[in-house]
Amino acid sequence: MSNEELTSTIKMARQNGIVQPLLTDLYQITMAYAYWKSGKVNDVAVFDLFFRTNPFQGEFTIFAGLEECLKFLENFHYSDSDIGYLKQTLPDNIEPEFFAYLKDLTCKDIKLCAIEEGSVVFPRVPLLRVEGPLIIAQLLETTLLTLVNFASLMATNAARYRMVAGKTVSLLEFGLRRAQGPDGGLSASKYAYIGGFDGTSNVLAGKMFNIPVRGTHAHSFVTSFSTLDDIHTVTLRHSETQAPYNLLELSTQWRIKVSAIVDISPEEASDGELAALISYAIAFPTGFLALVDTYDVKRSGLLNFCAVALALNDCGYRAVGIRIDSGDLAYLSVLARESFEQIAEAFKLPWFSKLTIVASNDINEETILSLNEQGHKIDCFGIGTHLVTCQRQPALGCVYKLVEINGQPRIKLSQDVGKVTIPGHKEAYRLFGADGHALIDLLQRSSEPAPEVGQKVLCRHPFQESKRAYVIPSKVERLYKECWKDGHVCVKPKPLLEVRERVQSSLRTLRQDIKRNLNPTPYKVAVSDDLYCFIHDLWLQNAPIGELS
Ligand SMILES: Nc1ncnc2c1ncn2[C@@H]1O[C@H](COP(=O)(O)OP(=O)(O)OP(=O)(O)O)[C@@H](O)[C@H]1O
Ligand SMILES: O=P(O)(O)OC[C@H]1O[C@H](OP(=O)(O)OP(=O)(O)O)[C@H](O)[C@@H]1O
Ligand SMILES: O=C(O)c1cccnc1
Ligand SMILES: [Mg+2]
Repeated sequence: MSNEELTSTIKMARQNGIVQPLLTDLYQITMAYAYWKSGKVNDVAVFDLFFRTNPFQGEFTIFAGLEECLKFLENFHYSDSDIGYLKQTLPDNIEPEFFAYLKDLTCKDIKLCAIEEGSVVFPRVPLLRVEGPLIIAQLLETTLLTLVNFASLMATNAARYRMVAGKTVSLLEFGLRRAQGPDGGLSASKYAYIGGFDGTSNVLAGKMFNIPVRGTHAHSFVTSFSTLDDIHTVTLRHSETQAPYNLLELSTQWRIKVSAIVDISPEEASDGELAALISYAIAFPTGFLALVDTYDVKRSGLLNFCAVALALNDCGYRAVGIRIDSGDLAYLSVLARESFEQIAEAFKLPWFSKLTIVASNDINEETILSLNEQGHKIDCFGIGTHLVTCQRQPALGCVYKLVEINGQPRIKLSQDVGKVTIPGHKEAYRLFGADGHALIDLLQRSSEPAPEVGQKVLCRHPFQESKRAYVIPSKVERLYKECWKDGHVCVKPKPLLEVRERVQSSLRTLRQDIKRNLNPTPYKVAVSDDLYCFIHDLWLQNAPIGELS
């Protein structure tokens, strides 16, 4: 397929309605006017979007949000009402021709190159390189940052939860009620899925992004029943014969039999809870997953659940499992698994030992690590607050810096060496070792030839002269792909599932010590010798010489 054919067939999904040109900081628009007024309309700029430190005291970040950036470029256009609002809001001296200029602005002259969404990325390596008319490229800053920062932070957070939970445990995102508002909640669900969660409780996210929606029920469903008389209907038809069964009678009989096996008195168990679970099972006989901690997991919830699950089995249905939302989750999950195993053995129902145990309640990375050490029996974590609010680190610090104007490099100096920008139009390469692991990311000037497999390359720390190494790569990956050019998206948008798979395959290229939770090893980011000299020459040219007196 030719490039034109490809671009004409690329259809982006609908854009989030609040992402629009006025979703920006006022200073972008005031600068646009000042650039315009000072004759910079034809100036051409290069901006890099990058972060300086990995989040969560980790040594890697997952890049996400690119597809939304492309939708933003595609739809960039000031409406009449936007222009009307700006006329009212900006000072009276703004010349009317500027508004006419804004009205016609689009991103057709912008070129955007980016690292593939879902890749592991590192400090200082630009995630996006934006080239084109200075004024337009400047106007994109805040919106691109807001689209990349939270998306990447969330995807990274989710990927970290996936790493500590392991591959076999399922992870559900339950955070909408605690998220930073409706849009924060939707983005959190989307990027948690990309980062490695299996599903969300957020129904709109399920509909919009095709993410599996999952859920159990709340304590209110249990507490709304207080006695067995609260059950409205007790009849359930057998899944195959369609014969009617009285689930209440069956469950009360089973509760007595189960209590003998797990050594808990049936009198201690709550009848209101039993009524709730029977009612829930009648409503969802094929998806019976019950919350068991409303009163007491050991003395009431487990017993009631097992009774109803066995009654359901009489009707030809297999229960799904339980959710525990308070107390010692390791201890209670072990207790629940033991009870399931005893019942499986006693009633010759092997599947009963495999019932799903979901745990929730303020879970974070540390809790999961601690539960792992304790030997829990949890199959699924439902995680809300800590995941979606990124409580451990609530922001990723991506910045957007001018690195070249009209072919001339620009550098931003700082007392803090880590904040000095790397000037010029650059390419980025990932160099891999013989064992398939990523060794180093290398930034070069775009005019330099790409590193080659088997050829020795000198990789230098961008600011510390003595830190350098020769690398002979076994594989070289060019990190930037052209994603937007001549007014068109030029990469095919990937289904979320593919981006989610990309996260895992990209993480597999990282050595374990870079990914570990405690004191991980930093991944190396280097510059070529040529770029090193270029940075330092420009630094000297721009740093004023002080005078001591
Ligand atoms: N075995 C465990 N090891 C480490 N942390 C745990 C373990 N079990 C539970 N936790 C965590 O400990 C915290 C317990 O929360 P909290 O003190 O509010 O108790 P609770 O069980 O929710 O009490 P309540 O019954 O009042 O709801 C939660 O963050 C939970 O994820
Ligand atoms: O704890 P999180 O990680 O945020 O996960 C979501 C929480 O939301 C639900 O109840 P909610 O917290 O609203 O009420 P509860 O604490 O009384 O169960 C659920 O039972 C979890 O506890
Ligand atoms: O479905 C659940 O169990 C759920 C959903 C949201 C928040 N807490 C729990
Ligand atoms: Mg809670």
